[in-house]
Amino acid sequence: MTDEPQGARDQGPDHHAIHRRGLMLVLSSPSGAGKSTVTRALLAGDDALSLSVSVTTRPPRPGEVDGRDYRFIDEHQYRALVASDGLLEHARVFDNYYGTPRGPVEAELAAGRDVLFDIDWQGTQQLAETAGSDLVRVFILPPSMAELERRLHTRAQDSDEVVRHRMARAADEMSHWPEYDYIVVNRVVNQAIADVRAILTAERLRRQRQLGLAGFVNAMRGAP
Ligand SMILES: Nc1ncnc2c1ncn2[C@@H]1O[C@H](COP(=O)(O)OP(=O)(O)OP(=O)(O)O)[C@@H](O)[C@H]1O
Ligand SMILES: Nc1nc2c(ncn2[C@@H]2O[C@H](COP(=O)(O)O)[C@@H](O)[C@H]2O)c(=O)[nH]1
Repeated sequence: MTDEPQGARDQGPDHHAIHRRGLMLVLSSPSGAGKSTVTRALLAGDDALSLSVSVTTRPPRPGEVDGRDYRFIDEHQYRALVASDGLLEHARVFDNYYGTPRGPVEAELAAGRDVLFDIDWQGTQQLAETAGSDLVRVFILPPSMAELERRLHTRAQDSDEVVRHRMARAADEMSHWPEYDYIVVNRVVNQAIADVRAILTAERLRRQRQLGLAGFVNAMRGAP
């Protein structure tokens, strides 16, 4: 046992430095508010951020690619993953099952890389039980319910029945916003992207500063 702060010690020339464990950035919203749009923009300009690719039993939408957007699996495979503790969190959302594969996320975080999750409030609650201060939760709200419905229709990837079902669930999902650390209203998409990017930058700096301080304290203790 040591009393060192979390993180691996650098064995190089500056051996008092402590590497930061990656943070977990969660984006949640009612369906159609813009999580995937914001996610794509954040990932495009940020090499230190990677996406947690979920598994789902939902059939692929036109244009979705297995392994990039989701890993598309059947219910039997999903149950096997749950039984083997292969998922960090999992939930039933809109009549389908979704989950976050454990292995890739743990590897990325241990390497000091940040991981982005596009998951619902149920999954976020489960991550919060174990992630502690690694977790940063952002809830994205649409400017209005009418605009949310318009976006679901103009995305043109779900049937009218699916859109109706998702709209019927939207108010209940939005009632979970107080469980999040930040709220972003996605009115103008570039502004929403800039807002989430600013949150990520601030949270990274905060962690870096804490570790800089911890490294400094180690050095002052006179470690050789
Ligand atoms: N600020 C915005 N203004 C207008 N349209 C937008 C805006 N943000 C996103 N959209 C559009 O709204 C639709 C839904 O966005 P997106 O697919 O990103 O939502 P989502 O929250 O990821 O949905 P789901 O939870 O169903 O995956 C898309 O067609 C997207 O281009
Ligand atoms: N708890 C989890 N929720 C997830 C996961 N992956 C996606 N989702 C959420 O499901 C809905 C619907 O997504 P869609 O792609 O079918 O439109 C949306 O709220 C996602 O955020 C997951 O691994 N766990």
